Amino acid sequence: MSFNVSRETEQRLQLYEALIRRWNPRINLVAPSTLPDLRQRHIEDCLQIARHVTPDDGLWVDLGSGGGLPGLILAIAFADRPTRFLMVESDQRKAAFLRSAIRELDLPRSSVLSSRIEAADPLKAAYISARALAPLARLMPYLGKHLADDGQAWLMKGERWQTELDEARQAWRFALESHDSITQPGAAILKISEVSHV
Ligand SMILES: C[S@@+](CC[C@H](N)C(=O)[O-])C[C@H]1O[C@@H](n2cnc3c(N)ncnc32)[C@H](O)[C@@H]1O
Repeated sequence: MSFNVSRETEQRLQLYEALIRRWNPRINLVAPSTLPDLRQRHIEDCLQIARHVTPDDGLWVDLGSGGGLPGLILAIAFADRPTRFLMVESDQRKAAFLRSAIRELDLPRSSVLSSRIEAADPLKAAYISARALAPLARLMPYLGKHLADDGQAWLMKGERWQTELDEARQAWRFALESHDSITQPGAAILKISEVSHV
């Protein structure tokens, strides 16, 4: 399964793959066991978000970006859009990778905030994404703090996503749109908006 992309996007994705393979022995950006299947397991997985949204000129914040998943992949997919991308990553070595990758990939509208999400001032993001960061109930306070009033979050969730939703709904109200993952059976991509406390 692969997403149709332009030649320029494909070139950037291939360079991104090469950068991950070069840095991964020093910093665990992805689990080494997943490296042989990097394209499908991580890149195509993240590209799924681009099937559902075309961002405008707002700020897109990727929380706990790690090796740039999905933030950097989306910054590549939407390099021709006016959207600004901010990867929030507390691990200094991973933040250094992200800065280096942004330079090499020539993504001038992307930047890195190497801080804990909790320590950042409200970011008023039009879009937020997160993958493999925390259960939904722990992500909701981040959305409450950093999402603009009319913003939308795109969260990549594993097989437990329905249980996570039930837990999150005990303390939060929000609008939900769910999309089945094409790359991981049972997983889902959740679009969350209109976030408020119960
Ligand atoms: C399991 S990794 C997932 C990375 C990436 N999103 C992915 O899908 O491969 C979680 C990442 O979030 C970062 N992280 C965890 N808690 C954080 C926090 N409170 N603030 C900022 N970054 C955080 C970690 O350093 C780590 O790189």
